[in-house]
Amino acid sequence: MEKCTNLAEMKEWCRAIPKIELHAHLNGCIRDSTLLELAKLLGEKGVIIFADVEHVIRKCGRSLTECFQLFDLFHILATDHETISRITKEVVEDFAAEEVVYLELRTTPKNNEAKGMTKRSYMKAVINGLRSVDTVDASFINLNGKTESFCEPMQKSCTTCMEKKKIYVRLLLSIDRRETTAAAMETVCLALEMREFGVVGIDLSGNPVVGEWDTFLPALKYAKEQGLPVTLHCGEVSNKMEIQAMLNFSPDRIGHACFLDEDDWEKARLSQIPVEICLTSNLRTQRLSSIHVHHFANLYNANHPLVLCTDDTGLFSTSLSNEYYLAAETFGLDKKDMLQLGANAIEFVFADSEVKKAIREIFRAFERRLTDEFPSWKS
Ligand SMILES: CNc1ncnc2c1ncn2[C@@H]1O[C@H](COP(=O)(O)O)[C@@H](O)[C@H]1O
Ligand SMILES: [Zn+2]
Repeated sequence: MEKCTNLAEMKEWCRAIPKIELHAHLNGCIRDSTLLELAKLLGEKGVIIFADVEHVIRKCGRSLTECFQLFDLFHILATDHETISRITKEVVEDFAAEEVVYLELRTTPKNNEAKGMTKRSYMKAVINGLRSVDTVDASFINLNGKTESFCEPMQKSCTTCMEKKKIYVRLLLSIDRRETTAAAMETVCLALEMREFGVVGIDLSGNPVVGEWDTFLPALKYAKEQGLPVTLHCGEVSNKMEIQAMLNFSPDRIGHACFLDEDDWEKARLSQIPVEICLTSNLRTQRLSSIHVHHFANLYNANHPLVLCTDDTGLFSTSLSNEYYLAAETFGLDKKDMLQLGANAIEFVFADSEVKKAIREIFRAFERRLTDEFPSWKS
């Protein structure tokens, strides 16, 4: 009985503490309700057969291959600019609702001639989505290159902004592993161009069994030369040569890292590369036999830099609070550990030092409030 209470308390704690999300794919985080609504509309227009799609969207537990088939479907459902703006707005609001105070949202800019879409216009639609967020107070950088800041918190007269949840949002542009060197380079150039609009880095993602490292290397090198941080999906499947090449590249962060051998870990340890841990994603895509053998435990015990992330909240029906709870419950971490784990992630964000300072203050304010209300909460 006591354990139940403790678990319920821990669940509530994981929801309530401020959190940082560094690995979330826009199209993997679409709400199921939005996907079904979009599918219904396309069904009515005869573009798809709704009954077939409904079954795919509602399915639980997918293999990695099925996930990538589903992404192709998501991209059919969410192709026009308006839909991209809508899902961006919803995803930001969903993260803010569960106390995510800094979100690095990644997405793959897409060309789609039939929809009159270029990578640049796709990104403009994402920015428009950020601009349209109104149920929470989102801070990003707007199209004029000015920082879109929160309402002045001391403005006591403005009660709505005092009550709204606040979230910093920054963007990573993803290179899809199906892309050519030229397409990858186009994405890096776009990211550099859009730095003033909140783009803070580059990600390499997509089906891990597709594409060759050498194809993306020139673009990733260029990003690095230009001072644009890079995070790589690394070792999501077993591929020794690629994992070694990726670690030799010295990325600023890596995601997943499920199939690193001891010598790879040694290298990652030496360079202290932060690891984006996606527990549910790894479990659902059968990257490991059980959560109890997840490399989180070893990394955590060795004090290796790591951050808990969701990967795809929609696809895997999860949330960042849920990922925190899963880690706490599985690896026996307490409230203080979880808050500290969240705060550690501040050092791995790609945003500038001003933003880091602001997030540090959010964590400090949370601790101060707690200490005032429950002086013994840490013991
Ligand atoms: C499950 N693990 C994963 N491994 C690798 N890539 C993944 C992924 N989950 C998502 N993506 C990448 O993100 C895209 C969807 O968001 P965007 O269209 O970019 O917003 C997918 O098409 C894939 O390229
Ligand atoms: Zn991912």
